Amino acid sequence: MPIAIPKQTDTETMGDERIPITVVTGCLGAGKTTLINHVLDDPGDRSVAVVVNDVGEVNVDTELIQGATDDIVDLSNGCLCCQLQDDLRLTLALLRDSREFDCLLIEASGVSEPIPLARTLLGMDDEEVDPTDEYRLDTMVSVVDSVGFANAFDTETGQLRDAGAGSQRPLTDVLVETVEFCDLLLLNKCDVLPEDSLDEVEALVRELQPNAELIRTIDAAVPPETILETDRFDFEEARRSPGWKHALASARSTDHDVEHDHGEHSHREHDAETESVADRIETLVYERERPFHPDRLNAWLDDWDGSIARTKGVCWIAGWDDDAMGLNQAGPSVRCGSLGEWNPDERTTRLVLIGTDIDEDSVTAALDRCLVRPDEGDVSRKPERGPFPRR
Ligand SMILES: Nc1nc2c(ncn2[C@@H]2O[C@H](COP(=O)(O)OP(=O)(O)OP(=O)(O)O)[C@@H](O)[C@H]2O)c(=O)[nH]1
Repeated sequence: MPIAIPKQTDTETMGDERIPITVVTGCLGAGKTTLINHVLDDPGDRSVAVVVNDVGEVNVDTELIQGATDDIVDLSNGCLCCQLQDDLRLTLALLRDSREFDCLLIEASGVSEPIPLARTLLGMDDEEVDPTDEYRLDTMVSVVDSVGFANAFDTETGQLRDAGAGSQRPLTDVLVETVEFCDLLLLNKCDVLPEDSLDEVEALVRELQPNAELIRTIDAAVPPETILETDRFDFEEARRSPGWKHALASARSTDHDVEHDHGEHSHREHDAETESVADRIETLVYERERPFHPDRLNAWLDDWDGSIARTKGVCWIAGWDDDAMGLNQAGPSVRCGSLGEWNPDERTTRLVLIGTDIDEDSVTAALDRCLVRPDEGDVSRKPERGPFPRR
């Protein structure tokens, strides 16, 4: 593992003297290495150390980070969010013990999930080596390949296609997660798409992630202070920021435009800011206090409605009555499994569906047909070989 010797500089800073970490996430080919190269090219008066992660045996990105092959730590052959957590903790400790530098940049592999990685960096794994003794997580940057996003997100059908056939996890999952969990979004490769396509991509990205600052870039060219020492990151804020959480919170607090339907309600949200550029992208909140029939829900999940790009939420499913069943869909990847036991007062299905031209009535009716009917008797016995969990 080649470890670099970054330039020696004065590390005295005001207040918190721990080293700020900037994590760069994004799908394969989004422009993460390009961003890091750009920043290393002219980092101002900071010295920057870099950890680069690649899932393959050979870390191509280490080679590609220009003129800095001696200034980076190479963590290859595994993913920082799962197999290499221990290596990452130890690498950070070793780096800090042996070198002087002002900032640390971590390039996550194109398949790394951001939340487990952030948890490791925040010392939330309860391991002996705690990165927060010496480091603080400063910025989570998500580089979005606007061309790849436009290709993955079929604007005709509104569906996110799986760009990663054959991979362990569909890449659309990672694509959506890196957009949802970040505090800065670089919408990159803006030189390739026409303005109207960029507007569509930006509108969907905004629907998934309404909080983070969004900057359109070409060659990920941003001044170093945009991603280094920004003091932006807040774990709880980042966890709250996905668009589906906003929609859910808003549906709970808004009464005046809720449509009532047999004593229950569904609610469609319009975001005034995005409406002008992409008024076809919509968010539907579905809430019911009756359980789903497991087979009908499963059949509906198998035959996913093409207009829905993203769904997140919790379901009450007959037979799994004690379990709050989390539903997580991104494009063709549909997972559903227990999140733990229900709080008895809160056993209600709550789903947020985001997509293009969603036909609210037909989606709501289709979901309603999956509910247990009053004449069906007791279906609350968990079948021995039921359809859940779906992975
Ligand atoms: N046209 C165009 N190409 C870009 C832009 N940014 C990066 N590229 C190119 O896209 C390709 C992938 O860029 P990288 O920076 O290697 O992407 P990455 O996210 O590090 O890729 P992985 O390490 O494979 O995940 C390279 O050929 C870059 O030159 C851009 O804004 N416009």
